[in-house]
Amino acid sequence: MSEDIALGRNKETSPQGPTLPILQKIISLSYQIQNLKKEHAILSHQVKNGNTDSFPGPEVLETLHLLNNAYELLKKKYLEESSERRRLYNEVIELKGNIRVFCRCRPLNQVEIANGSNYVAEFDPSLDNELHIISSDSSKKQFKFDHVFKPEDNQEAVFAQTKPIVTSVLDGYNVCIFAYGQTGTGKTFTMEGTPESRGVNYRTLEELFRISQERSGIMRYELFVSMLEVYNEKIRDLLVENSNQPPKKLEIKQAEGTQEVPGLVETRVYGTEEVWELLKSGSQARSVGSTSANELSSRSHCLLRVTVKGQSLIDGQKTRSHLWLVDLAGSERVGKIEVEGERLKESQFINKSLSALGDVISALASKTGHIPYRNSKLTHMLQSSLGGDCKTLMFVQISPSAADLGESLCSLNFAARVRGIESGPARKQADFTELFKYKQMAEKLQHDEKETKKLQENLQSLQLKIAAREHKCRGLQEKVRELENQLVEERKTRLKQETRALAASSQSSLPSPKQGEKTKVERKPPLGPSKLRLPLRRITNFIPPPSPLHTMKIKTTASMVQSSMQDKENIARTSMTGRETKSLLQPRRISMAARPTTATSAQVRQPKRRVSIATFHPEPNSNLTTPLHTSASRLKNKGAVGRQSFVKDPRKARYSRLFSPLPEFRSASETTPTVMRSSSKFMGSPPTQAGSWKPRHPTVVALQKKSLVWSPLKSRGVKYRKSLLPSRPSTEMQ
Ligand SMILES: Nc1ncnc2c1ncn2[C@@H]1O[C@H](COP(=O)(O)OP(=O)(O)OP(=O)(O)O)[C@@H](O)[C@H]1O
Repeated sequence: MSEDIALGRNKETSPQGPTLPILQKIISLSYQIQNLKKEHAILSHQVKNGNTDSFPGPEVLETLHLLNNAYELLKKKYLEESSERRRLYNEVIELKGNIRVFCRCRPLNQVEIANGSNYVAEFDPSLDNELHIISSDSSKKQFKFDHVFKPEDNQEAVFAQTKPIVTSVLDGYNVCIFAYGQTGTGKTFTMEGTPESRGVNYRTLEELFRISQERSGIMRYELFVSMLEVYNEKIRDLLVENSNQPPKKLEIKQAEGTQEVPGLVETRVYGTEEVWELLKSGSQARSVGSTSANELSSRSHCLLRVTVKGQSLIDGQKTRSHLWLVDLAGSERVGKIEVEGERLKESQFINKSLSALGDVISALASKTGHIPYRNSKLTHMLQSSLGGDCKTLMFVQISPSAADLGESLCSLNFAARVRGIESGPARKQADFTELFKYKQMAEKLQHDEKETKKLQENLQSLQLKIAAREHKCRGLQEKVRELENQLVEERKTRLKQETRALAASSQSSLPSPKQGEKTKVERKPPLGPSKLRLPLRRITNFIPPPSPLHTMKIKTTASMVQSSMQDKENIARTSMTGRETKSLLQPRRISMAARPTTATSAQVRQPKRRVSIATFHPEPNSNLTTPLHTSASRLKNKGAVGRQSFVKDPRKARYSRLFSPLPEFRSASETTPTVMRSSSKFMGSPPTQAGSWKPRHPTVVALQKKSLVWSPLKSRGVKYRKSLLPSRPSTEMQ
C-alpha cells in the first residue's frame, strides 16, 4: 500500500523522466517508514485514550509492551535505513559528478519574436543532455551537459534536477549553484524567479525545510540566510535593515577552514513564507541598471548563502555547511551592449571577476597546484564551495536568438570547460568550531610529540657521546698503564745494570791511582740496544711484604748509592724533624743520578750515574692505581712536608741525585729509611727476561728509537726530559 503511494508520489515529484531504481527504492523505503510512524502514532494515541477511559487490563499492557518493542525495532531500522539512504544518495551524486553543468535556453522574448529572430538552438526530444547550435554558415555545433532545459521547461522541471544537489547541504556537504550567461538570458529568472513561478532559491529553502521536518526524529537543523552582492569589487550586505545608513565595509576573512565576512547579517529562518519576504527585500536592494540588452539588468553578482547547522539526535555528531546560490552579473562583452560612464565601469568590474572565475575553473580543470581564488572577491568568497571537495552546479543560460549567437557560443564553451573538471569525492563538512578545537588539540599533541622526540634524540646522542668518550678514556688509561709499566720495568733493568756496573767499577777502582796521574773520566756504559732491553712489567700499587731477600738487596743497593750522597744527605738529615722523618718513611719514587766520585779530587773520577727509585705513597681513600693519580694525590697529602726537605719544588715527585758509590760513604747511608723503602719497591718485581723481550707498542718503539725517555711523572707539564744525564759537573742537582 505504502509502496504504491510512495511510487505514486515519486512520479508526482519527478515529472522530468525516469528516476534511478536505487533512488526509487530509497524513496519508497522512506515513505514506508513514514507510514509506519503514522500508524504507531495512531496506535499510541488510541492506547493513551484507553488509559484515560479505564485502567488497562493485562492484555492491553501486553499489547502496549509489544508495540513499544516494535516501535524501538522500527526506530532502529529507520536509522539504519536513513544512514544507508544518505550513503547511497551521495554515491549517486558522486557518480553523476560533483561538478555538474545544466544548460537552460530561454524562449524568444517579445522583441525577438517581433524582429523575426531565428532559433539557433536545436534540441533532440529523445536526448535531455545535448543541444546543437546552428552557426551562421549553417554548420551545427554539438554541446553535451548533464541536463539541457528547453525553452518550454518550467521552473519545477529545473528544480527537480537541482534538488538532489541542494539537499546534500543537509548531509553536511558544501554546495554552490551559480547561473552564468549573457545578460537577459534568464539567470535571475532561474535563481530568483517570479512570484508566480519561483526560482531555485525559494524552492531550495522550501525543500530544506521539508526535509529537516522529515528528519526531525533523528536530526535537528538550524537554517540561516545571508544575502550579499559583489558590486564593483565591493561587498554589500543586502539584508541590512536600515538602508539609509552608509554601508559597512565588509571584507572576507579566513576563519575555521572557511571564508567568513565579519559583520554580515545572518538571519535564522524558520519557514518558507519568511524566506520569501527575505529574498524579496534582498533582491530589491540589489544594484540594477538599464542596459540595451536588459531593462533591469543585474549590475552585480548576487550571492545567497544558506548556512545549515545540523546535529544528530542519535550520536550528537554536528555538521555546518554552506549552500551558495549565486546569480552572476551578465557576461556580455562591453562593446555589444553599448554602455558608457558608470555602466562601463560596472561592466569592466563584472568582466574582470568573471574572468577570474574562468581562471579558477581552468586551474581546477587542469589540476594545477595553485588555484587563483583570491583574484576577485567573487572567487575568494566561493573558495570553500568551488571545486575540490564541494558539489558545484552551474546553470549556463543562453538565448535562442540568432542575434546572440556569438555570446551563446562563448557561454557554452566556458560551460563545456567547467564540465571537464574532474573533482574528487565530496567531503562531509563537520562543524568547524568543534573541528577547530580538535585541530588545535591535535596540533598541540603533535608539537608535544615532536618536542619529546627531539629530547629523546638529544638524550640518545648524549648517551652515544658519553659511551664514545668512556671508550676513548678506557683506551687512553690502558695506554698510560702500559707505558707506565714499560717505563718502570725499563728503570728497574737500568738500575740493575747500573748497580752491576757500579759494583764492577768500584772493585776495579780499589787500588788507588797514582798521585799526579791524569784523572780518567770513565764514561757510563751505554744501555744495551733497545731490542736487548729487559721486558717491561706491570707495576703493583701495594707495598710488598718485607722479605730477607729484600732486606739484603736494599742494603746492597742503598749502601752503593748512598755513599756518594753523604755530603748532601748530611744536610738533609740535620734539617729533618721527627715528623718529616715519619713522612719520609712513606713510600716514594725518586730518580737519582749517581756520580761515583770520591771525596777527594785526587781520586779517579767515576762516570756520573743516575738511579731511578720508585717509591709508593699509599692513598688512603682512593682505588685509583695510575701513577698520575697517585702523584696528584700525593700533592694533596700532608706527607708532602717531608718531601720539602729533600727538594726545592715540593710538587715534583721525582728526584735526580748525584752520588758517589764509594764504600766510605756506604755505611753512613745504609740505614736511610727513604732509600730502603724506595728500594724495597723493586724487590718484589718478578724476574726479568733480558734479551728475549721485544716491545710491541708503537709509542714504546718510537721512544726506544730516540735518546729520550718519556716520564709519566712529568706528563702534567707535558714536557719530555732526557733520562740519561749528560756529563756535567758533579754538583748539579735537579
Ligand atoms: N525560461 C524563461 N521563461 C520565461 N521567461 C524567461 C525565461 N528566462 C528569462 N525570462 C525572462 O527574460 C527576462 C530577462 O531575464 P533575467 O532578468 O532573468 O535575465 P538575466 O540573465 O538575469 O539578466 P541580467 O544579467 O541582465 O540580470 C525576464 O523578463 C524574464 O522573465
